Amino acid sequence: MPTAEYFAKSPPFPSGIELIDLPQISLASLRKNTASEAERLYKASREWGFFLLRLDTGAKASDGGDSALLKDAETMFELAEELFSLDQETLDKFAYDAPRDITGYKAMGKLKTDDGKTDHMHLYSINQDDMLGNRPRRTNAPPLEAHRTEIQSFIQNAHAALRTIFDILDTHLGLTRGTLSALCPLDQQSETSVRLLSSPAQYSPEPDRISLGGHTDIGAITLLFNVVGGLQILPAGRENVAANWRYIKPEPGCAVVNIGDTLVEWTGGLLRSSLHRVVTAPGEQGGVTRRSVAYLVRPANSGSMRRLKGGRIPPVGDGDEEETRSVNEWAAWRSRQVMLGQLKPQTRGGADL
Ligand SMILES: O=C(O)CCC(=O)C(=O)O
Ligand SMILES: [Fe+2]
Repeated sequence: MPTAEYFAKSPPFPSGIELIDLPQISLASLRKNTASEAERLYKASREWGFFLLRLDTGAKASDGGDSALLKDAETMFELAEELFSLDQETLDKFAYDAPRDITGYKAMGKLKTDDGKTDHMHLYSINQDDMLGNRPRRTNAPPLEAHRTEIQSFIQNAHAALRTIFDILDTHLGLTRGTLSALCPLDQQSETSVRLLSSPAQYSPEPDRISLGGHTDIGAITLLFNVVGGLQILPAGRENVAANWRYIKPEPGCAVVNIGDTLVEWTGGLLRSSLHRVVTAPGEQGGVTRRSVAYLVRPANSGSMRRLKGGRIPPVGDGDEEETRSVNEWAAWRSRQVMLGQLKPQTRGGADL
C-alpha cells in the first residue's frame, strides 16, 4: 500500500472492527537473510495464504527496502484515478472478452456475487507481455498508453520483490533456489497482469454489499496495494456466512501478498490460497471511491500444472490423480467450471490454523 501521506487523503479505517491480524514481513529483513523473518513468511503462506509485506523499512536500496516500488504503486493509483474518470462510452471501447481474453476493461455490474447480486467494481487488466514487448502491442485506453514507462517500472519492481519471496519459499519447500522464479519469468509469455480496480463511492453505504465476489487467485502469487478497507478473508475451515468473514486493515508502507491456486497445485497443497472478497469499506471509508492495484503473477504459458518434485513436497500418492494439464488448459478449465457454477471457489491447501 502506498505511503502514509497517500493514506492521509482518505478517511481513517475505523477502530473496533474485527480484523485478521496478518503478520507483517519486512522485505529489508528478507533481503538480509534474516532466518526468523523467512520462517514467518513460510508459516503465513501455509496458515493464511496471506501476509503484509513491509516495503518502507530500509528505504535506501542498499538497506533492502523498496521505496521505489511504493512510489510506483502510488503512480498506479493516480493512473487508476485518471483511467476510471473516463466516460463510460470510452471505457467500453476497451471491454474485455472473457473468458477467452481477460485483458481490458470489465464494466461494473458484469459479475455475479456470492449473494446473487452484481459486483460494484470497475476493473482493468493490463497484460504484462504487452507492456514488456513480449508480444505484439495492443491498444489500451489512452491514459495507459501514455504511461507505459511507469507501468513497466511498476512491473519490474513488483516482480523483483516477488522474486525475493519465491527464493524464500524455494528454500523452505526444499527446492533448488530459483525454481519458482524460473517458472514465472518476465521474458516469456504468460497471462501475468497489472489490474487496476475502482469501486465508486456509495452515497448511503450498504455495509454488507459485496463489491467483488469471493474468489481465490488462479495464478502463482499476487502483490496487492490498497488504501481504503473492504478486503476480507474467510478464515480456513469456516463456513461461508457473512459473520465469519474478516477484514484486512490496509497498512501504510505495506503491500498485501497472497498465494494463488497454482502454488497450491505445484506444492501438493503445502501452501494455502485463501478465499477473499471485497465489500463496502467500513465506516466513513464507505463514502469514498475505493481504488486498488494488483500485480497478479501467472506462470509462463509454456509451463505445466504438475506437482513439483523434491524437498518437502509430498509425492503424488497411489490414490491421487496427477495434474498433467498445461497452464493454459488448466486455467481455461477452471474458469469454465467457475462460470458454469460447477466449482465453487474455496480456500485450498495449507496447514491447520
Ligand atoms: O481490491 C482488492 O483489494 C482485492 C482485489 C482482488 O482480490 C483481485 O483483483 O484479485
Ligand atoms: Fe484476488
